[in-house]
Amino acid sequence: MEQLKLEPITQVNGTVLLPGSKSLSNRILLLAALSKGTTQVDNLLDSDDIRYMLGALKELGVEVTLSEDKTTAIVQGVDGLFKQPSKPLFLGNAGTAFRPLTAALCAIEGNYELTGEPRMEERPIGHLVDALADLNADVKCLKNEGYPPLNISGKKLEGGEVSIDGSISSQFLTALLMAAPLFKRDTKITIIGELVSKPYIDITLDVMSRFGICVQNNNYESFVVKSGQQYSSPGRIMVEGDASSASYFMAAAAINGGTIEIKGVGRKSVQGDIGFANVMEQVGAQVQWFDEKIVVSKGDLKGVDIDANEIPDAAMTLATVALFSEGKTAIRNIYNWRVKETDRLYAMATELRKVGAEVIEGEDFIEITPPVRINFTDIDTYNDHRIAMCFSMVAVGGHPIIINDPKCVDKTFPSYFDTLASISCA
Ligand SMILES: O=C(O)C1=C[C@@H](OP(=O)(O)O)[C@@H](O)[C@H](O)C1
Ligand SMILES: C=C(OP(=O)(O)O)C(=O)O
Repeated sequence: MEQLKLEPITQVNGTVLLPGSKSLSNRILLLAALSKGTTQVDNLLDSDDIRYMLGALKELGVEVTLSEDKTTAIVQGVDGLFKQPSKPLFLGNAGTAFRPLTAALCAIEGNYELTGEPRMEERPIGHLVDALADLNADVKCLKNEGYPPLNISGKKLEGGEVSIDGSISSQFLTALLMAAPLFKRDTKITIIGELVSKPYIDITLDVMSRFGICVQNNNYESFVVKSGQQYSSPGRIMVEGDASSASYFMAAAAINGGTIEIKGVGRKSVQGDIGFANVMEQVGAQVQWFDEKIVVSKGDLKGVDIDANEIPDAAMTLATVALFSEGKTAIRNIYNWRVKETDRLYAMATELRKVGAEVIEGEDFIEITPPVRINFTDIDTYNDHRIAMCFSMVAVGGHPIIINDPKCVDKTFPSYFDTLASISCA
């Protein structure tokens, strides 16, 4: 197994240009493909999750031309008509590819098989499959009920009234919303249970509106998509920087700046994870907000107690900021950490204990008390990019650490360790 030893970092300083957002990149690629017309996508993320979406679209007959550095894409929209693929669509462990494609393909003539990595087969999709079945879609779980892989016989769907459980993943609602303009009639989607990860729905609605679709949002309790609307290309669209990726640099600056200027997201961002900057302020960092950048400097850090339901990805970064904060840090209302790239509550608790922290792992929360002395150890990353990036904070805090399987960062941020090195003083 490959390992990366990170040496203690004395201080972080400088400027980071963020790669494009994963959530925006995959939504935009799918909607550009479904649209009438050609779309130029700028600042596309080049990472595993996006490659899986691009690979699937290619197999579905969508022509996409990428620039040499793969950050500009020209997508020829097929106006809702895909080609019959010759093989299963392999979508890795990319939730933002798997869930939206599932719903869209149910509504487009053809026979499709959607597969993924072993972990994808453990990540639930039953709430989405149930809602699609209620809409009369023909979708079957091929191994275990409620889990990928799936077989779909796509056909024109009527639409109408449907309910969906929103308590495990917002990606199911995102998938239904993005498919709804393909249905024949008006569609009303009612949410059952507490909707998690709400700000991701704002991203979905924002991107849909850029592609000409208006959705009525009734206080996140129900959504109406009127028929007669068609996806149409905005011509050119820019992917803003990834706010979840920004969290590592905000945290690094908070722990051991200097000052870091993070370019690509700011107060105008559509991504909820930008809220991590508020959390860093609460922890004690100094934060300056601009429209399209954030500047963060070191402060005296103290533990906080937060409800992180709206920022599940960025909140992981707080778990390692906790190592350098005075007192206890509590991160609550994060049950769905358990169904992501790995069981993140278990993984975080286990690895934080290895560096010496005292940890309470609850069903849907984690409490972290920092150690007096940080242990030198290796960190297992569970094929989870965010565990690898989060634990680089140990080096930022001035302690050596070994990251096992560092290439797992390729899921969303292949150049992460180089970018960190570029702002680090040894
Ligand atoms: O819609 C999206 O782009 C995402 C939604 C979130 O998932 P859940 O809604 O499953 O929490 C987030 O964790 C994931 O990384 C991206
Ligand atoms: C949960 C994540 O990914 P996915 O889009 O596969 O759900 C993530 O990137 O943290």
